[in-house]
Amino acid sequence: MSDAIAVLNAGSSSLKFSLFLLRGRELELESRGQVEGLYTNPRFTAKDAAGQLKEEKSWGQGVELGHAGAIDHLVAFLRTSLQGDRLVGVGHRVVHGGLDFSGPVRIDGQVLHALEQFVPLAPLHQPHNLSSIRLLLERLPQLPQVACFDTSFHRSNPELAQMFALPAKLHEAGVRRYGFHGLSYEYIASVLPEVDARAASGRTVVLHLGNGASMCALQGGRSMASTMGFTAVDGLPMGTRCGAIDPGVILFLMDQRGMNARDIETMVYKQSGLLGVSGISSDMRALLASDEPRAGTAIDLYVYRIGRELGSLAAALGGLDAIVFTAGIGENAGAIRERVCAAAQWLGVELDAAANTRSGPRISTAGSRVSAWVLPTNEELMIARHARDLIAA
Ligand SMILES: Nc1ncnc2c1ncn2[C@@H]1O[C@H](COP(=O)(O)OP(=O)(O)O)[C@@H](O)[C@H]1O
Ligand SMILES: CC(=O)OP(=O)(O)O
Ligand SMILES: [Mg+2]
Repeated sequence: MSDAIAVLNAGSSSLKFSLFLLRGRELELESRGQVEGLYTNPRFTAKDAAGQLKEEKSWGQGVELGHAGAIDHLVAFLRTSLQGDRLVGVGHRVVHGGLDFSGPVRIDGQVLHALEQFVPLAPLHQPHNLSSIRLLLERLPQLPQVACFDTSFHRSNPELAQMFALPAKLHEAGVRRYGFHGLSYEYIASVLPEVDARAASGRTVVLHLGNGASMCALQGGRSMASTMGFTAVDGLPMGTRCGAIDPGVILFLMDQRGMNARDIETMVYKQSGLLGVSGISSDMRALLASDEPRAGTAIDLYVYRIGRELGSLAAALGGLDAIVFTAGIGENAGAIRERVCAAAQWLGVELDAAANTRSGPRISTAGSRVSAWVLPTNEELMIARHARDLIAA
């Protein structure tokens, strides 16, 4: 019988999990997996530490299983997986931690209440992050739970990188650029020293391209700037989110189209991005497989905007030593990486096409001034490390 830590990571299109056994301070992976395509084509897969498939299930194209259906399935799976092991804690990804949560915390009723105020700032994530916490608090009140935030890693951003040019009082009130995907960037920063010492100590832009997508400028492994802002709708176009738009568009929609805040929220979070532009799908796999011109336009815009943001983040760093691709699209879509690297040639990125086809890890040529990498992210391991440390304390 071993002590175990479970990790839940609710993304916008997926619910990921990992189960670790504690061997002293070491975290030994027992199983990991996800229910992906929650609102498009739900599919559950669980693998053991060696990557062997343990269990899978598909619900079918067009089925909306949603986060609630996924959590029920996962709780049942974890219960059988645990068998004789003792669950000593659960770590959760919580997308928004606002100004106050600059690091992981043990969750109690008060913390949960404080985190509820951020639900309107992360409507695709925060409600789902908190509902699994609430469920466990009700069913297993003695079980330690730890919240780890997407925003915390970016609290190191210089003041200017956090500011909007709005009246100063709003900044003091917390209306500022927070940035997200911080657990993913923190994980990548933690492995960079073993992969590329120059990238680890120098200027690296990490491209987290999943259903949600953002980019982060790292200087010596610390976050200096990112593309997301006050909310996770800012920055790059994503599966269903529009990314950065002129705030004048919002005023136009309210004044001239009679839309209210909820209508606009639905539009910018759920009907835009790859889905909105293509009219076909939010899933990059479907767009890459399609020969519809609108699928091509959505991909063109996606790549164009990544290229522009890369220039912007390189400017924030005063130069560029490395780029790293990660998350669902970044790890799996070689065609997108190829196009992004072509757009980044002027910055000194020279792609090794064969290495890119093999998914790296290094995908730049030996002579490339800027190195390019594909590194699988592991938000769950990052969360497990934080949860272990807080539970031990
Ligand atoms: N083989 C692949 N080729 C292209 N895109 C892929 C592939 N596998 C996954 N993806 C993309 O990755 C996205 C999911 O990324 P992920 O990081 O798991 O999302 P999230 O955590 O935001 O829910 C999917 O929407 C899909 O478009
Ligand atoms: C913050 C965010 O967009 O997360 P995800 O990519 O997991 O949806
Ligand atoms: Mg994600």
